[in-house]
Parts: sequence; structure tokens; C-alpha cells
Amino acid sequence: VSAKEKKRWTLNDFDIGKPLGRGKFGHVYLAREKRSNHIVALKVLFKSQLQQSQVEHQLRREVEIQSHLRHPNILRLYGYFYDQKRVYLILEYAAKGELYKELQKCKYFSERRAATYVASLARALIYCHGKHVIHRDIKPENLLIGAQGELKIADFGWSVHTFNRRRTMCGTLDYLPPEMVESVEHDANVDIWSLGVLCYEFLYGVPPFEAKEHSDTYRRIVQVDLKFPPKPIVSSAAKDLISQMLVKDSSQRLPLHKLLEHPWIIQNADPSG
Ligand SMILES: O=C(O)Cn1ncc2ncnc(NCCc3cnc(NC(=O)Nc4cccc(Cl)c4)s3)c21
Repeated sequence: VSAKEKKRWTLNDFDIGKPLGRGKFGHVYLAREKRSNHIVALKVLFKSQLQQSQVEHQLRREVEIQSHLRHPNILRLYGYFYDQKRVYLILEYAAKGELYKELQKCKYFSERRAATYVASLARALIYCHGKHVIHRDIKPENLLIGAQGELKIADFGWSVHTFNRRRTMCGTLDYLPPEMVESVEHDANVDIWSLGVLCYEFLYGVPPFEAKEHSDTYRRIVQVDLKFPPKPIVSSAAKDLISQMLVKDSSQRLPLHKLLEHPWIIQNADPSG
């Protein structure tokens, strides 16, 4: 890491702007670093809440993991600092905001938009897996959109090698692959499953195993109870790709580099991502 990034930041280094969103652990603000006029997003986390939820080690690991990741489809974490009560994450600003809000607005995406997003996520995950990092929490809430409409994976709060971690956070079960729901050893192929769930939700507007009760979602996941509704009309190439990703045996899931050669991706994804 270059010397300049070793700098000790303080809140005085920033002009704070409008709130961008609020998460479970704190708020995110638009901010400008005074010396460089560089626009960033500043996530403010309360130490008390981090201690209560015993996630400090997770946060430290996220900062450690993120400091080594550089990819156009991964939101940069430039650094962090803290004061008496709070921890501040200095993040790349994603000017077009949260993907899940865009998905809610459009209900579902066109095949071209969905394929473009899936291809850029696959490239980001190939990069992460090459660095032995599994994200483990690929879902619309963790995806942001950059100024040029490009997708950015954010919030590596769950990316580690630990297995058998129960989902203590209030996160949704929808994206969990069978091996995580059954909490057995898992590997980077968990991200292929979640990307398949995401591709389905981009095209249909709902995740594939959604059910009223957690127990029903759980059962539908472990049974891979995959159904394609008649509406909206989705190409058989898209269904073929999803069916090759949502496979119970993680070793049989379509590898990410093969995904990038799939006809549906070749025909629909915008190469610029
Ligand atoms: O999304 C919004 O609310 C609004 N928004 N809009 C634009 C925009 N541009 C950049 N960032 C935004 N939001 C922050 C995204 C994050 C990135 N990395 C994170 N990491 C994290 O929260 N880690 C973490 C927290 C608590 C405990 C633990 Cl263990 C880990 S959050 C933006």
C-alpha cells in the first residue's frame, strides 16, 4: 500500500454532505475529502452496536480483505478511522445508488441488462476467488450502481473463509445455497449459487425459492425446487444458465469462466459491463 494511504484520517479531513442511506449499524453520508476535493461515501458505525453484535472482528477482516481488492465492479474501501464512539469507513461513492431500489422500480430487468450485470459480477467474483476471497453475501442489497451504470459489489462484511457460521444477522435466507443452509463445509462455489439466484431475481423480480415462511424457503432451497413462471417471458437460454448454476452439488455448478462463455451471456451482455 502506498505511503499516502497509511495516512491517519480524521473527521476534519472531510466536508459531510447529504445522507445516502441508513443500514443496521449506521448511516452513510456523501462526503468530500477537503485537500483533494475527492467525493466519497462515509459509513458511520457505532462502536456500541458493533460490540453488541460481536462483529468487530468481521469488520476488521472486511477492511483487511478490501484493502487488497482492486476491481471496477468491486466498491473500493479506501480506509477507515475511528473516534471515541464511532468507526468510519471511507468508501468509493456509487453515484447511481442501490441496485435493489432500481429493481423495485423496474419490477424486473431486460435480458440485456440482467446479462450485463451477471457478466460483470462473474468477472468480479473470478477476481475475488483468484485471491481466495469468497463474498458469501451476493444479493441486491449489497450491489450498487456507479456513475456509468456499472455494477459494484459492496459490503464485504461477510466475505471470509469461516464456515458453519449461522446467519446470526437478520439477513434473508433466500440467497443461501444448500450447503450453507445445511451449514456444512462450503467453498467459492457458494457465490455461483447466489449469482444464479440473483440472475433469476433480475429476470423475474423475485428470488426463486421465496416462500412465506423461513421453513418453506429452507425446504425449497435444499430440494432445489426451481420453477420458472410463465410471466414475464424469459428466453430458454437464460433458464438454461440459471439451471446450471442452481445445482445442489456445489462441484457440479457451472464454473464462472464457463458462465462468461454461455450463449445467453454472449448474446445479451454488453461487453463494456
Ligand atoms: O448503500 C447505501 O446505503 C447508500 N449508498 N448510495 C451510494 C453509495 N455509495 C457508496 N456506498 C454506499 N453505501 C455503503 C455501502 C457499503 C460498502 N461497504 C460496507 N461495509 C459495511 O457496511 N461493513 C460492515 C458494517 C457493519 C458491520 C460489519 Cl461486520 C461490516 S457498506 C452508498
